[in-house]
Amino acid sequence: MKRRAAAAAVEAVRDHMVIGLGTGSTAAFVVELLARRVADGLAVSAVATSRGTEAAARALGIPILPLAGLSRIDLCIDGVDEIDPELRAIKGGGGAMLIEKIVASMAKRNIAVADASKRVPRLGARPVPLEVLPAAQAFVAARVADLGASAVLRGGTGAAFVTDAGNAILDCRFGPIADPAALATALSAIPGVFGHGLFVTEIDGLYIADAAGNVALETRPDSRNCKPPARTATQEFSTHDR
Ligand SMILES: O=C[C@H](O)[C@H](O)[C@H](O)COP(=O)(O)O
Repeated sequence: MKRRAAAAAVEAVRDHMVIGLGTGSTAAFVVELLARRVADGLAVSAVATSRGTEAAARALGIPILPLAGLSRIDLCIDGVDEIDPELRAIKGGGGAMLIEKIVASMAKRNIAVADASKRVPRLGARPVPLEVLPAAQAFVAARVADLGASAVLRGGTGAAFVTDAGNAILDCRFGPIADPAALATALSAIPGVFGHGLFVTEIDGLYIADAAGNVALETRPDSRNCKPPARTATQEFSTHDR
């Protein structure tokens, strides 16, 4: 399912685009399938959202640009941990959401790829990850408790998880999130929080695959960058023969 969703998104890539490459097991299929197209002559360059993705992309022959030199790219393709019908998502299961959000925000179009298990009616079944300054972890955890959630340091019982930027992750379990935009604003306002895994407005479109092999494209009508399809906001098509 992840591979089929990734394949549908990679078909949208055109010559001379700069592509944002996400992180995680679904994004790994994007890297693999994009690399095949590059080997077949597609002329693109890419920016990676994590060291792991960068290493995989380089190993497969995708030209990689440094993030620090970019302010605008054409298309970002990335996975999600949860996504609701309004294409709001929780990301960061792999701890990459800070860079992922930067790359998603610089993209003219940001496309999510997911298998059907990622669909939720309401966000919050999974914790929302926060990337925090390690020295601020207790302070941030206390502020998160004020917002009604418990915060757990990722990897805290062993070696703490360290992000690519050298920070810690607090996984914050809010339960069902009634107002993701309000929560995103509150989390961003806590000193010591560099970023969080709530993606409220960043996702323009979603390729979601079901167990039968169908991939549906959904677009957010109020998306910044993605015009809805002419006929309908949801198109069903099969990738069986691709
Ligand atoms: O930090 C990790 C990213 O946000 C991933 O895109 C997300 O966790 C989804 O990963 P996967 O495709 O492995 O389920």
